[in-house]
Amino acid sequence: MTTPPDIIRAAYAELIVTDLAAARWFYVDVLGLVVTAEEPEALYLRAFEEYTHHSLVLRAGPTPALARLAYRVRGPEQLTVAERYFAGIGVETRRVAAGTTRGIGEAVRVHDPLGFPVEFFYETTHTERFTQHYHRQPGNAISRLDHFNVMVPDVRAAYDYYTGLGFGVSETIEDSDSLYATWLFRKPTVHDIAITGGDGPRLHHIAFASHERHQILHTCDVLGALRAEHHIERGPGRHGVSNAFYLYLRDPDGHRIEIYTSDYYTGDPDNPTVRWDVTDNRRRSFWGHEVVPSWYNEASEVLNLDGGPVPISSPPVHEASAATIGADGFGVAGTGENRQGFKLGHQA
Ligand SMILES: O=S(=O)(O)c1ccc(O)c(O)c1
Ligand SMILES: [Fe+2]
Repeated sequence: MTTPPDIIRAAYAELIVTDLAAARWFYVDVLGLVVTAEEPEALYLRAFEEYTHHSLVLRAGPTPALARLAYRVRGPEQLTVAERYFAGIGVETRRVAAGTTRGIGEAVRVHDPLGFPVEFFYETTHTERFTQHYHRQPGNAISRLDHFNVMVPDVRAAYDYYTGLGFGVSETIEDSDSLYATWLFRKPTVHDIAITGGDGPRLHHIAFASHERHQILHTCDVLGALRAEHHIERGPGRHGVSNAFYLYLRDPDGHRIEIYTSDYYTGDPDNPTVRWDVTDNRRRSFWGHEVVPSWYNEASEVLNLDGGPVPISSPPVHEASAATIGADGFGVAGTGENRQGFKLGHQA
């Protein structure tokens, strides 16, 4: 196998939204993201600390979906490395010209082994960084894109694929015979990509980081004040995995967005992997809060490189896991005719 591309970090995502005006209200008016560029059918958004052209593209389309996850690589020479690597593992690989996505230079797009549309790029139009433009920043200011979370039927296969790309493993949820979830990084934080077990390939969420917990709490107050509290799905709370303070929102199309702060540094070569037992109820919510079932079973469909839908498959339901890990995504409480939906954190 050839050398993988030198990936720096998760850099942007492109989401298909069915109502661009409603999406603009959510991501710009409510969440405060900065509009770098606006077209009749697309919005290019960034967070306050970012100087690359965008970290989120919203594109009008008939069905909500993930059009692309994009990683930035360390230099233009990495595009050829990426091309060779992905052609070598036998997945569809395309080089696209600069400007195929506004603000992004020449890039390599692949339909990765997990079924996701992924782009690798280096060149990007620089924009003004608003880190200290406090006069522009709302009380719930978002600093930067932090990570992607994808839902796949085979967590171990995703683990092997991403470690093969040189990602470090910061945390896992496991027991003696299964890996239920894992968090992997290239930048020196807890993750650029997280893997959730379930029907997939689907996008579980895109996460942005804020500097302070109070900024996340302010988003909750803003949504309450706007009678838009139904956009809050899970949290605010403290994760066990990553130690981050979190809030999960659903945008007008149902795409899940996480706002996240206070994870930790992982940049030393001997950074130890934190392994959570799947029966530890603090793993997902450190305070033991129940995880709402929608968080485990709802996610966004993904598109292939031609914009068509990617078929979804389900993970095997291990009867043994059905008894112990219903709250972790693909088991269910009870077995056979006694299936009772997802076991929540407080259930034995
Ligand atoms: O809910 S988990 O503690 O597993 C978790 C940890 C970090 C994340 O970014 C996340 O989305 C979910
Ligand atoms: Fe997350």
